[in-house]
Amino acid sequence: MAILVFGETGQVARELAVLPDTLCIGRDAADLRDAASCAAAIRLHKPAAVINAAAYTAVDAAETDEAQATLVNGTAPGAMAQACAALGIPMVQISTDYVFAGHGETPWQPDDATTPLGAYGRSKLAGEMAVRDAGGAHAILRTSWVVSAHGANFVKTMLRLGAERDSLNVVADQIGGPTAAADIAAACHRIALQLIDAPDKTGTYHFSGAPDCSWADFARAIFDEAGLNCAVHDIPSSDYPTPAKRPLNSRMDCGTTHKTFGIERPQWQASLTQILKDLGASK
Ligand SMILES: NC(=O)C1=CN([C@@H]2O[C@H](COP(=O)(O)OP(=O)(O)OC[C@H]3O[C@@H](n4cnc5c(N)ncnc54)[C@H](OP(=O)(O)O)[C@@H]3O)[C@@H](O)[C@H]2O)C=CC1
Ligand SMILES: Cc1cn([C@H]2C[C@H](O)[C@@H](COP(=O)(O)OP(=O)(O)O[C@H]3O[C@@H](C)C(=O)[C@@H](O)[C@H]3O)O2)c(=O)[nH]c1=O
Ligand SMILES: [Mg+2]
Repeated sequence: MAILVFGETGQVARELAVLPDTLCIGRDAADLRDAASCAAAIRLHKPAAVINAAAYTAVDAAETDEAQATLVNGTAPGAMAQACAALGIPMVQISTDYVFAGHGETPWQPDDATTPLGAYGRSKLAGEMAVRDAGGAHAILRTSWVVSAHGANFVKTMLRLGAERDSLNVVADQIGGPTAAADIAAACHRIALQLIDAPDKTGTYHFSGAPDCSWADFARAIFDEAGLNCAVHDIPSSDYPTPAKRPLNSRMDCGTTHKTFGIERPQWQASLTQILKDLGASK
């Protein structure tokens, strides 16, 4: 029996598609703006587990489109979780560091208070609560700063800008863990398989690449690895105004993910090397 994956074109979904026994479905089969169609897809396929890798991920656009973001990130995962609970199968819901307010410097624990700063974070938090409320076996896996060779992400933006410019201003006061989509897909897959046999592992977990760094540090690593001559100037977030406010402290303690599932924090440098190789952008 297969693991049903919501998402086909996304960064994480594309990496799940190459893992064993996954069936990925896109918006033509289940549109997350239509929660009932998501529940129906689960009842149709009767999978062994569900991984939801689809989401409204445009952080700034969500500020003026919160109703849609909430339908996709909140209501749809809730309907999926209810369908899973009714069938007695586990669900893995991917969530985000943006559920945290981001004060202080201490890594967030999974049970720390959540206080999103923006609409995207609020919509993802609504999804977390709806999945928990459905009452079935589940893992909510919060990750951060997702990058891959596919789709839109910070690595691809830096490669583009770094080839065009001699220097770039990048925020240095937001600290978190860059995480490769391939590493997230592997973690979700392992967690889904473990939940099938051990539904008591249900809970909320963290998974991000190590070590924590700033976006500016990450940009420097990308330019170094790609052999691009582009100087990175550290700037505060206040010098890079955006519609949505981002958390400054996105550090997440991933200890319970290791203890419960045997999954360690991946080293982002190694994953970055692989991504640049896949893109043909290594120096
Ligand atoms: N990107 C990041 O930096 C981070 C992401 N996350 C979380 O990780 C998960 C995976 O993110 P990522 O792979 O980066 O996402 P992407 O932005 O790469 O892809 C989003 C996916 O969701 C699909 N989708 C969006 N709206 C709908 C809809 N209405 N109906 C059906 N499908 C829809 C998209 O399909 P289509 O192509 O048809 O639009 C696409 O497949 C998400 O839960 C996200 O919140 C967590 C932390 C950081
Ligand atoms: C392009 C650019 C960005 N930045 C900053 C803006 C921002 O604070 C940071 C990263 O930019 P992004 O557009 O990738 O940020 P963003 O889209 O907010 O990334 C987030 O996406 C959602 C989906 C998540 O869940 C989060 O974990 C996080 O990955 O870099 C600069 O400082 N200089 C630049 O030239
Ligand atoms: Mg983005």
